[in-house]
Amino acid sequence: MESEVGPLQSVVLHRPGAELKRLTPRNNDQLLFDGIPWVDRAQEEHDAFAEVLRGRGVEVLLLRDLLAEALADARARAAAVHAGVDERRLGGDIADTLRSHLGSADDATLAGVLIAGMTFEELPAAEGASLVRRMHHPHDFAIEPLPNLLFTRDSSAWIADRVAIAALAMPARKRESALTDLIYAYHPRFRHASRAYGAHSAPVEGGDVLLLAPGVVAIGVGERTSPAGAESLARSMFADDLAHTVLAVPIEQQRASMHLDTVCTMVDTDKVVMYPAIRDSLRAYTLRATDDKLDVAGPSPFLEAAADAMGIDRLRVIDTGLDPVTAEREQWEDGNNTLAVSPGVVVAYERNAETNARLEEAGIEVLRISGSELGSGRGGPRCMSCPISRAALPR
Ligand SMILES: NC(=O)NCCC[C@H](N)C(=O)O
Repeated sequence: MESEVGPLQSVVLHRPGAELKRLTPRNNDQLLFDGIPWVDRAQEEHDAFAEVLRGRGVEVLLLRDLLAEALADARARAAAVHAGVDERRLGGDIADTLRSHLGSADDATLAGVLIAGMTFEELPAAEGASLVRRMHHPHDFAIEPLPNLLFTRDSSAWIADRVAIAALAMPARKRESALTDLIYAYHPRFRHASRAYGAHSAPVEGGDVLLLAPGVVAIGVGERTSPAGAESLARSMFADDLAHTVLAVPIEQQRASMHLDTVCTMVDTDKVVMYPAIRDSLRAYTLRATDDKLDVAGPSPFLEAAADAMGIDRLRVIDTGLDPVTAEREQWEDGNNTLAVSPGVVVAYERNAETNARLEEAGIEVLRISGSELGSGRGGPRCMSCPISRAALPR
């Protein structure tokens, strides 16, 4: 997969489930949600999203199914149980009991627990006294739930024919990459996929990785992806011949712009939709490999650096011309976080009426989905999708 906009063929989504029912007003901040979603409605919205994609001929793979299928391999099971059971938190006795309980669960049940987590009151019964059980509240998590698995974009990213497993920055999301890692290692469909980068390297999240054109990759550096993460992903892509130019793009370290794709996504081969407030200030360092050595230039204006690397005259920005308050509201609600299904055709949240209208005026087809509940996790259609294959663009 070498672009953001080539006709989308296959994508991994995660239909949200019981893990969202774990969210309470006491834990939602730590679990990176801005509210308490109505789960049934979130599932309906997600089903509609998947249907829009299927309607455009896209193969939709669901992460829960992939995980359960991968767990048929004993090595995947062992890795999943190892990642899920934190002995430092539970103590040796509970950890042993839990490991043997999970080890005997069927694949679908184990996948469910790994995603939805487990509270202390749900732990299997055990003989003997345990201070850990006595002192924890029954609703404390023995295994943390993964409500942000919904945002499949972030825990892995395909670059050309390779998959990069992300090293996620926030504690609430770290275990996600253990699950994607084992899916790609043990699921029959993926186990021969070559890797780019490694989950144990410096933080890089898929929402920061934009495939601007074949061989040209932009990496946002901000709240999630660190400078070291961007540099090591760049080095790994150069070494594997996956990119000739990488643009490292500083973005503000704040929740509203946690990833590059919250402020900018591609809607056509030479067009982006971008939060107007950053249009003139966004800059990029240009990284290239010269004689096997890293060459870093800039920073220079992002749009110029990108057009230069892409070999085009201009990277156009859809002129949303929104007043600053509307622009800020729609950026927060992921108006700039579109998922292209082909050049000039994108999926977007319907609520961002002004941004969508401007996209249409510019000739972009907008496939609207409802995201009133899905959006409470602060992610839009691009965040909720991990494309694994797109048709090549005509050269
Ligand atoms: N690419 C993205 O912007 N993904 C959205 C992730 C939202 C999630 N609640 C998070 O804070 O990580």
